[in-house]
Amino acid sequence: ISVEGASVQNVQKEEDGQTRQCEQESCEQLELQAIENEYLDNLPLKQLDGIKIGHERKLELAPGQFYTVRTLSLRPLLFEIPNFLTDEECEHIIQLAEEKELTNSTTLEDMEEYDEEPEEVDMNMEDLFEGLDENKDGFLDVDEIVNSLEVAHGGFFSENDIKDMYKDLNMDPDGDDLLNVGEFVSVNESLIRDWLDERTERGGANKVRHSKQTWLQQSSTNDSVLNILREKVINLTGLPKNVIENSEQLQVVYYELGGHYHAHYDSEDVIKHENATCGQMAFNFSDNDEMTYRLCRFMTILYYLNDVEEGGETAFPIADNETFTTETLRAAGNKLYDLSNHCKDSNIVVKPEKGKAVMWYNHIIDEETGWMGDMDNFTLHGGCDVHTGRKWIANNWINVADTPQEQAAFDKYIVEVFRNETAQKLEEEKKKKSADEPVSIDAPPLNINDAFPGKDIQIDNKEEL
Ligand SMILES: O=C(O)CCC(=O)C(=O)O
Ligand SMILES: [Fe+2]
Repeated sequence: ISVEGASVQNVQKEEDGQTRQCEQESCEQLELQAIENEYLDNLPLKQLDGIKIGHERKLELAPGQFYTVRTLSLRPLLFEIPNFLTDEECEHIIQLAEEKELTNSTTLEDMEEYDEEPEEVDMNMEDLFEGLDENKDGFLDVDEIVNSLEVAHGGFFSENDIKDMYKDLNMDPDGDDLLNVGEFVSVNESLIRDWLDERTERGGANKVRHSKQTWLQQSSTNDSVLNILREKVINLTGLPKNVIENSEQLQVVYYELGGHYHAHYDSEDVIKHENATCGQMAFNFSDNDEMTYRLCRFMTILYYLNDVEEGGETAFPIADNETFTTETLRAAGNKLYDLSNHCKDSNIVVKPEKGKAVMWYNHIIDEETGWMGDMDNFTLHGGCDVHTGRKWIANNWINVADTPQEQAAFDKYIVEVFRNETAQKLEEEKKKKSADEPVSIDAPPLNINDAFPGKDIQIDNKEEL
């Protein structure tokens, strides 16, 4: 690189092997084009073939190390890989997480609640009654109430919770567990809201997501366990290195007794979020406040980091459900999502086993473009209650942008801004260490997740599924 006045000259390698001088701007353009071409030349985006349920294949994911990949379902395309991590690797990841502060897990809805004051709606209770009375028999039964509360409230309520509420608020004086319109309109809506809030706060049992979590930087790290893990993920998925390296950090989650995560989707669908850019692109448009974002998680790879004595399964309520339609889903109501009470009703229930990985594709491949397409609605899943013991998992979400062009722009940006800076920091740390000076870290480590508007999502407009 030679600097001549203000114009920077670079040597750029051309496809035919020739080199030529280029102005900085056009060099950057060429560089971007090269990343884009790499994607375009390797379409469609790789997706492991499920073949059939129960199919097993052996893959060499590290030199001389073979792993069994077993197909659990075709819709979603879901696999399990026993012993993907060794016991020591699991323990190491837990230890890294414990060294950081674990905070209560959140969902996108929680975040939105922070941003917006709840709207004061002047609701006509009689209209509401009619809306909730699904079978139009003139009474609200407990099921109708359970269904209506949904997750919008940020909590899950069982039939017993509702009966408790009737008692506490004296909502059902005749005690028949049915509310007629007179009983319903006489209740103050804000009292109900407060009661539900209090119950949600009480122990977490009613929370959509009841766990603690932290994030571990996976790229540009000098942690050999995480580096080996990343290489295995590249080999397992067959996805471009950049896609894996520029994805979210590893999310480590800890569930105590009773901990769970009700059924949800890990990604968000472009159909329901028109004009929303993939969250990772927030980097590039960060000064545009008007931009709305959605999560674009092409894949989920989930690692079980310990054995759970009882409970804590990962459940997929509608996997491979041939009769699944919008109607059946609606008819199933809240029960489908409530994994505290309906875990075992799910079509697929995966037992947590130390070192095992489960992996699925949250999106299908678009046949026309060969790139990431619509979200696969069959990926609905969650973590069932831990009954005995504790549960540690790690979520490895693989992010893909909407188009190869956007992915390439993102890769380039990450490499320039984030990875380089982080690598530099690591280098400095190493130098300091070797000079036997105390290492001082004055800035927090760069966090690729800063690019994401919300870290987790939960059921989103399930009515529209
Ligand atoms: O804990 C589990 O088994 C599932 C966790 C999960 O789905 C998530 O964290 O997004
Ligand atoms: Fe999930």
